[in-house]
Amino acid sequence: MVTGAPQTMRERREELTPMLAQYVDVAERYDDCVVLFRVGDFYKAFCEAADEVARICELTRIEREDSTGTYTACGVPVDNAPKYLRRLLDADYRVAVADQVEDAEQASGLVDRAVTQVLTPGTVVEEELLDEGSSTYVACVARDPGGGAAGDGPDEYGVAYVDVSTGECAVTGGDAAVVDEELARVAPAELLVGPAVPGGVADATDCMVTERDPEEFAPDAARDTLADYGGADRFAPAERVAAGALLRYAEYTQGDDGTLEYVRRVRRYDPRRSLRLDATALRGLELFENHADSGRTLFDTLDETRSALGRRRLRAWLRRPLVDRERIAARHDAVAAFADRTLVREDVREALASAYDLERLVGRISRGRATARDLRSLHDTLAAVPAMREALAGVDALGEVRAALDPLDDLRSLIDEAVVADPPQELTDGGVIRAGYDAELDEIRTTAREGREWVADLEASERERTGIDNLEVGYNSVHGYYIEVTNGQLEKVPDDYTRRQTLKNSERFYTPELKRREDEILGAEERADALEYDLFVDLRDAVAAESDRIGDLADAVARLDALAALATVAVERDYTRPEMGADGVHLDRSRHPVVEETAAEFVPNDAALSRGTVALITGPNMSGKSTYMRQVAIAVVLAQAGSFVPADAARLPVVDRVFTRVGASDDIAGGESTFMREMRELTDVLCDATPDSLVVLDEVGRGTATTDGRAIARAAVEFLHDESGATTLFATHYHGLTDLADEYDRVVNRHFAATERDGDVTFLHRIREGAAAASYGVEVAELAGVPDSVVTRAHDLVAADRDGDTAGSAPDGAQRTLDEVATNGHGRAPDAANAARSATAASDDAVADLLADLRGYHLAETTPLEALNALHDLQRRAEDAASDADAGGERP
Ligand SMILES: Nc1ncnc2c1ncn2[C@@H]1O[C@H](COP(=O)(O)OP(=O)(O)OP(=O)(O)O)[C@@H](O)[C@H]1O
Repeated sequence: MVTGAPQTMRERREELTPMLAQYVDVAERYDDCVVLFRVGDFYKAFCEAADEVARICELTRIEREDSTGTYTACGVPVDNAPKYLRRLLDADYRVAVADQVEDAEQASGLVDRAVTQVLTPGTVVEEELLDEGSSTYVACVARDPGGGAAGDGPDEYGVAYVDVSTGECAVTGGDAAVVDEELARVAPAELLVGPAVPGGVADATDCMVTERDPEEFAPDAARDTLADYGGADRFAPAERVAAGALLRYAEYTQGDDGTLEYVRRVRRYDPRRSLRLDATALRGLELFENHADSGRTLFDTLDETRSALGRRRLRAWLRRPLVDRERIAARHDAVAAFADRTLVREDVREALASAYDLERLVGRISRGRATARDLRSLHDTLAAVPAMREALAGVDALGEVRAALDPLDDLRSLIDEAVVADPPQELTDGGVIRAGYDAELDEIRTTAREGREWVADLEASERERTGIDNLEVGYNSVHGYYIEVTNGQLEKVPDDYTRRQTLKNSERFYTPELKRREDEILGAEERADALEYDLFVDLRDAVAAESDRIGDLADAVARLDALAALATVAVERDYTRPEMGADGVHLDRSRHPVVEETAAEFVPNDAALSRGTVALITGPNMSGKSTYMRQVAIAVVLAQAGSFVPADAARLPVVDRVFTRVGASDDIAGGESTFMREMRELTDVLCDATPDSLVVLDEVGRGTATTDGRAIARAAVEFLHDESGATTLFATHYHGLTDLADEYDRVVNRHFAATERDGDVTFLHRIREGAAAASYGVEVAELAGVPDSVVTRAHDLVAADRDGDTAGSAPDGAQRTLDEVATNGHGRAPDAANAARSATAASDDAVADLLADLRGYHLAETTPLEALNALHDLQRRAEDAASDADAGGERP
């Protein structure tokens, strides 16, 4: 077994050396972990675990032999541990780190060891293992313990998540769709799934799933756990179980005496109080991930923050845009205030650049892991706060955040008085606490200093007393202080000298007084180090007691940074403040914020969609349909997140949800066919969109046969118009759909045009009224380098297929225009080409008729004679069709 205690050792338990027995003890208690056991400068793994650690970390194994047998061992160097821990976590292992918890030199016999932390992908707290600009969450999904097995009620599930490094913890409840959405938004690194949660409910995430004992999901156990975190009464049953089991697990990852005191409270939230974005929307709009290899995301484009706090906050704002108009307006006011004041913005951003990650500092301080350097970082951050406040003075719209920027002067001066400006990394070697902070420490230090001064003077006084003019006083860590006399001078050595060490050319001595002074100095230094450590721990506890106030300050700094970043983007990239609460989406010269960064020349486009409009967007491949639809949806998301939008003017609604089915989600089909996936996403849209929603659909139905796809697309448009009432952008290559605009008053046609000359297509990327004339799919294939013969054949087939695609649906002439482009544009003789195409079309139709009739025969009810007649008839029609095609003739 790679995790837990090795079988061979368990079998020989009684015979093992005390140290290995201790290892087996630990490994049995943490049996779902790879145990790394501190021995000297290494964290060791043994037996099968050693093989695995060696493989993953690319370390060598050794055979370790003792009286009980030979065991494989592998050591992870303590100094470099984070690098190797990362590899183990990436391989989806949990790692229990058993450290020496007493000084090896002081230990009588076996050194005491305890698990000081359990590292898992979702609960790591080591700075080196965390991404500073994003949160690392472990989440938990649990089911209402009292709920029926079949139910999927509104409060059926609870979803909780915690960031163990900062103590941020929240819980919500809802149906399976809420679970999906929340998991997509939270994007946990690890997930606990409670009993009776059906497979598939937690599909929105592909993170590591951790099994826990079902008893930890029992209502009573959850209630007990939550008693330490502000109680359980506020929560629905499923929420309680999710939060309780989650915190229990988080406690477990803190090791043998782990606490999570700094999880100040479990926040309960309502997902409906933010703009709902499901996994498909987050992906489709490329908010945080981009499917192109080197692609930038929307978040990358907006991220002008200066601190890790601000970066995480901006991410959170984008993940959960607002729906409350007042709060949206307050953010816009604040962004506007910053945007209008260049100097204020620059001063604030400069001060923010020296802000350390307060949230994670508080976490470390509260967990008792903070070093003296951490406290100095806290001090330096607090010292930057007055500059932020000063810069914001008099700016009304930023008054609220300014008021929350409490510089915590008491804490800052406490730290400053206690800790030296540039403390060492280690806490146990002294040099941390400032002179003047503690009288006892000062006294001990004085004793040590006086002793050292006495020793420093000794050389001169002893030379004088003994007449040995090359006598030297020195110190080494093994023998302590000594007086060194060269061999030639030994006869002058006085009686009170005792020999300490003999060297080649000299002897070393000490005197009773030197020995006394040495004991005094060393004793004082040791006591000073111990006292410094105690003083530091007291100081750290005192700071930890203020973690609420530091947390509030962290919140204010995070907001400030996110607002300043949005303002910076707005100014530098010419975004405009949206007017909110409009009846529909109205954008003048809007741009796609990410594409405009990379496109050589981005063509801005307008959008004018009154509430409930379904805009059918047609146009050639590559003409900019997806980009346009995304940019409209992104403008809505940005505005509700509090940002300005990339447009010359914007009047936008406050929407409840943004639904997308755009482009690149096919590759994430995970076990389902692309078409099945597409239909599931369409189902979500059709079932859940409301008149307050914005829907963006790209080529619905393309994943199946044309006839079915076209029918599904048409039915979906009709449903969105009649039933959902959502404002919709619907891109399609089924030109026949565009006649819907004649039938339905809120369906409008828009198209992207292209110009075509001598076979070269130029995309204008400009949206226009009305429906498109052509798809230019074959021309795009040609541009992409598809071989000439295939392109020519494709042109022929397009033409042949014309009637099939448009029959009964498109009196719009779209395909006729395409025919013209296909033939005239390529300079072929129109008559011959048309004849060839219609011949193929004719024979195809005849064959289709033949097949239809063939399928229609009921053989069980047919006599042999009837069958023979039918066969004769079919054969005759087949011959007719063949001769028509050969002659390039007319359809019969
Ligand atoms: N307004 C614009 N200005 C400049 N370039 C643009 C604009 N819109 C799109 N583009 C560029 O054109 C390319 C094609 O855009 P997009 O994917 O939106 O086309 P599409 O019509 O959806 O194509 P398809 O129908 O093949 O999916 C993109 O790579 C993009 O960079």
